[in-house]
Amino acid sequence: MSRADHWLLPDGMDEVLPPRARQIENLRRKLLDLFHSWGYELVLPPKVEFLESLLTGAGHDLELQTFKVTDQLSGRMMGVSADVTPQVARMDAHSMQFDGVARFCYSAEIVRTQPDNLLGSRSPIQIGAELFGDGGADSDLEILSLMTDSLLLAGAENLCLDLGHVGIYRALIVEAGLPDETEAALFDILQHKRLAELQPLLAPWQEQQPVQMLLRLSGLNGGPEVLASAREQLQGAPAAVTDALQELQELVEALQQQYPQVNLYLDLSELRGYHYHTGLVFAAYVPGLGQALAKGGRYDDIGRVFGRARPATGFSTDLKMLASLQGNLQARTPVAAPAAILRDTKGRALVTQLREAGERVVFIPRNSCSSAVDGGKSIQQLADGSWQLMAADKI
Ligand SMILES: N[C@@H](Cc1c[nH]c[nH+]1)C(=O)O
Repeated sequence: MSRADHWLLPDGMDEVLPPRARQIENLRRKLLDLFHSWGYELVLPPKVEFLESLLTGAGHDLELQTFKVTDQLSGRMMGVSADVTPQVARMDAHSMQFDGVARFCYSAEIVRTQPDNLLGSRSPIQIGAELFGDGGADSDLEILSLMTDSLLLAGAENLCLDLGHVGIYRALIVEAGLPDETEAALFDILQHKRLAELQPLLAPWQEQQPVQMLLRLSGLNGGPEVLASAREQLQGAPAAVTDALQELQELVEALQQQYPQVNLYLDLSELRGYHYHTGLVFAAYVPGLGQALAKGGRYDDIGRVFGRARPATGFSTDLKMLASLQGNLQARTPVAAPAAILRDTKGRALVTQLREAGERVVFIPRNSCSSAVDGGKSIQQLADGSWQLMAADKI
């Protein structure tokens, strides 16, 4: 074993050092306070669960992303959480059993077998909010607004929201009645945007109207004007498609009014995420980041397997990535105090008073070579035994 083997961390499993760790923690507190002020209740999901409860209803992608271990106690397979959203859905459906609208938020370290994309981490801190019990556009707008406020609070600039609607694709797929393998291949192609493969795959069915519409979907992306061309190009589609386009139109208008500084982009072939999304899907981007800053969408009925099908919508983001958008934290330079001050009642009182006023006071051990923190103030003991706070230039 070489020396490096002792300190090498697995790819994408990163440790966070000062001052970044503090910055992340500050942001976590701010965001959880924001969620609280919107009425979202904090939940703490377990890090590890039995695979069945972790993955039920969540789809194949999430299963691939999940680290698996055997439980020594029960002999059953457990998975380490790779996405908190289905865990919160289980809490809503099974543990809380609350009727009416329920709002939950969380911040939890998760791990993934593979990063989401080339630049992604395998150990993000997922922070987010989920709303259960309402299937309407009002709740989608609430979640989109909360996400946007969160990102703006974190300092995101030149934000772009990318909106899609899985309901359009799903309705056309039902109508088209393609064989299962073709349907799976189509989902994969659209999800990974390998659009050149689309035409050859669907060629045998291209006379059918729903298949023609599926082919047109990949071209329906761009600014909000895309919705008008979609209405034209998808004329005669099932009602679910028209409803989805109408919801998108309403959301676009509401967002334009609320956030004139945010760019909106529509992509009607967007099939984000882990297969559990059923309606509106969205992601937020900032220039230069190369990956989505936050993601979310509607995922109705995921709780059915836990005994209660409920409408659901939510978003999540990676706290580490979000904090990396901020400049370096300017930490307050600590005040240096001789460690002997801890043995003196008046001295201790002074330290407490300073800390309560927001100062950071560090003790300098007797034999330490440094007597002050660079550029900071210090506490010194005068000849009469009293303690005094000295400005940096007096040291
Ligand atoms: N958990 C989803 C995003 C989401 C939250 N709520 C609904 N969708 C993801 O990581 O892609």
